[in-house]
Amino acid sequence: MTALPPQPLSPLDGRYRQAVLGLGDHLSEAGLNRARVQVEVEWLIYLTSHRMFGSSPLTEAQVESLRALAADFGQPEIDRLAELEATTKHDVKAVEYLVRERLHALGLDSIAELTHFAATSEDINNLSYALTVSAAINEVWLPKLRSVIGELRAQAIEYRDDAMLARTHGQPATPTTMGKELAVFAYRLERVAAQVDRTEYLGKFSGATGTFAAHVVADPDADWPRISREFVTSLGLEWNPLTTQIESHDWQAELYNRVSHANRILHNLATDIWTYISLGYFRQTPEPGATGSSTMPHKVNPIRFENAEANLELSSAVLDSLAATLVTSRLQRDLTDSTTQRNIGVGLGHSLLALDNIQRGLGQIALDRDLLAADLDANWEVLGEAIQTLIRAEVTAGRSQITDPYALLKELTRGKRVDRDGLAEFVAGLDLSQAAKQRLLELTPQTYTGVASALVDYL
Ligand SMILES: O=C(O)C[C@H](Nc1ncnc2c1ncn2[C@@H]1O[C@H](COP(=O)(O)O)[C@@H](O)[C@H]1O)C(=O)O
Repeated sequence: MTALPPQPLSPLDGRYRQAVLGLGDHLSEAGLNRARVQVEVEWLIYLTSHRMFGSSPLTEAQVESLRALAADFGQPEIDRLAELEATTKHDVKAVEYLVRERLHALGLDSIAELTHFAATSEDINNLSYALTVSAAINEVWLPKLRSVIGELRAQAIEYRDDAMLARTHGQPATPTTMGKELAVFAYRLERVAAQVDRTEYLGKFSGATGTFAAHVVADPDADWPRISREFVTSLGLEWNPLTTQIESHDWQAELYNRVSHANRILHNLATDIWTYISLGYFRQTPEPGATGSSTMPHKVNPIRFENAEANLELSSAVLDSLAATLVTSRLQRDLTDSTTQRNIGVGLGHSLLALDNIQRGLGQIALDRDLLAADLDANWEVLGEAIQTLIRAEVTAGRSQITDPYALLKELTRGKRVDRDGLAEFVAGLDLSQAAKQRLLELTPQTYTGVASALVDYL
């Protein structure tokens, strides 16, 4: 057999590529290198604009040309970095050389030694990751989560009054409405989205062991912590003053834990919708031309929700691992984070793919109201709770002498099918006021939903 042409190993770069393209722009190796170039260039601009070490501010045209190295970063720069790294065997050093080449092309060799000045690679890396992860979350992942929440909210409102038999432990239980059940998921997801929104993207910029030692030797009079804070915050990040060589990655652990938490809520949603589909509560609208089963022509399978379930598990496995391991770096630094952080896009990518499938799946289901109604009508025994609770209230108010209403209803309903007539006959024979009896006789499984519909308004 002849070898295939080079193939992507991850399905995220293969069959699912389209769904995760937006993340690749930030969390690929090229996205990281573009951000590294941006940070190196901005540091140069900062140093020269503050006339550090006798340098002069660059002209506007020079600043623009330097910034263009990041803004127009593309295939030629990707290829050149690969060549440089093949020699340096150090990815950040390769970026420094690329910037120096641009300085040379601009006739700015006089400031070449300010490239990567007093910086350790992690000074560049941590700021680059904070920039790229923040862009990936705020421009790609969160908007996708919010559009799924938007769809859930729309369906919660559409189905707010549609009574449905609940199933605690999988067994018939006090009815709810489909809208309220979807609203629960929208509410949970919105909370986590708000937490993700509040993520602090921290950056450090303090040299090889976080002490500004090289900086102080170069200029003992400069207020280096202040300069560091000013530079980090100028990039739109929050400043971390106290670190070893590396930014401690606590913000990353917090973020990935939150995304993983969102994944698990989405997983709960996917498996619940799958179950409602299997109960027939939701009908799936078949896609024209699509095949359900390769052998059973009648089938429409809930593949969107199953795909989401699997991708959410993969995403959380990666993100949990990142959150657990990134917070440890031996002594002043080990390089494990360099390797693991290359997989942030993998973790977020599987989650984004799952969101895409959930969104598409939600667009392909419709509530079967007749089936919901029939199911409720076949389970009148769920009113047992209503009857015993009203009796307790009546006994307490001195309007009934019934002893142990719970046992009474248990006797009537536990493990048994009770129909409308059976319950009506039972209620008629109870020691209850006429008003209480009337309230119970008017109750049906359809109407025994409390304020479920109104709860949707809390969304
Ligand atoms: O500023 C420095 O470089 C200081 C240096 N620490 C390092 N900090 C950051 N990157 C470093 C470091 N060391 C190596 N490398 C380069 O990291 C790359 C690791 O490759 P991979 O495992 O694929 O992620 C790969 O390109 C490595 O060459 C130290 O000695 O403390």
